Amino acid sequence: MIKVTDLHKRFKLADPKAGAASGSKDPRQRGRFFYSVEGASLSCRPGQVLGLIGPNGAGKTTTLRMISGVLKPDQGSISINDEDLHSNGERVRKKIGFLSASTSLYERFSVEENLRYFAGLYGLSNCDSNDQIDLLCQQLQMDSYRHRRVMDLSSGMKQRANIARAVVHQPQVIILDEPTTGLDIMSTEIVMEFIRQQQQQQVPVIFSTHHLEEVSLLCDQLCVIDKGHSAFNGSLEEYAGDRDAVSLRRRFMAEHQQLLAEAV
Ligand SMILES: Nc1ncnc2c1ncn2[C@@H]1O[C@H](COP(=O)(O)OP(=O)(O)OP(=O)(O)O)[C@@H](O)[C@H]1O
Repeated sequence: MIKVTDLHKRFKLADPKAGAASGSKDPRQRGRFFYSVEGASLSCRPGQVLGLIGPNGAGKTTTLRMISGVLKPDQGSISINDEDLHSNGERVRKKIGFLSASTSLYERFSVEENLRYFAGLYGLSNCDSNDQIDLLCQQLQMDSYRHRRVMDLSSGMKQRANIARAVVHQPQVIILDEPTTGLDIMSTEIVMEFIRQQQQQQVPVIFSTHHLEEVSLLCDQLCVIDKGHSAFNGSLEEYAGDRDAVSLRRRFMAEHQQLLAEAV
């Protein structure tokens, strides 16, 4: 179970005048700080998949980085299976599998060598590593290229290997920041099927995306982040009356008309 309550995070701006001079209207820029997240809350239980959506710059990545323990919140609390992330630091962080845009692999190593290396860092025995790597190669359909060097792979193949790296230590919860960005239809389907398998294993999964079709096909729960706070938490049906992508898009667009107006 992932429980996140009222997260806040601000960043000190290198040049506070730059935003004002460019006519930036974001009310989150105040004085010398940018208040990136101001009140994000959500929860995700075993067997649930939660989709995190919101406009560009809303604060999704910042929120996910805090939940995964990469970034310390200024305020708020995060618990993983009833253990507070910040009072129990390293031990709780090991329960989390986190994929971000900066998750990377050693380019000169093969996929399997990378996974073995990261499994070792987490203290998995050789036997557990072998089993886990075999399982991940099968689930993410990487058997045909597990012995190839990462530098020779396509971006879709690399992304599947990045996901495997993020979960090689058998985490109790999984957090994926835009796992399907840039992937083709087949790779997207493989990643979506992987998420479904985690759900069946009762592993809570949170993932951010800009693709409402993925939310409609995969998620039970939805969190909409808007200008740094969670504007909606609940089921897809509560959000849009139905769980199909067209209904989700209609509600989302209705609530973000202003952004469209500003962009014109
Ligand atoms: N280190 C930082 N210093 C200053 N501002 C930051 C920093 N990190 C993030 N921000 C700002 O916080 C806001 C939220 O960023 P974040 O990356 O969390 O958004 P996002 O919802 O993931 O966006 P996208 O959908 O474009 O990936 C943005 O306006 C961003 O410029």
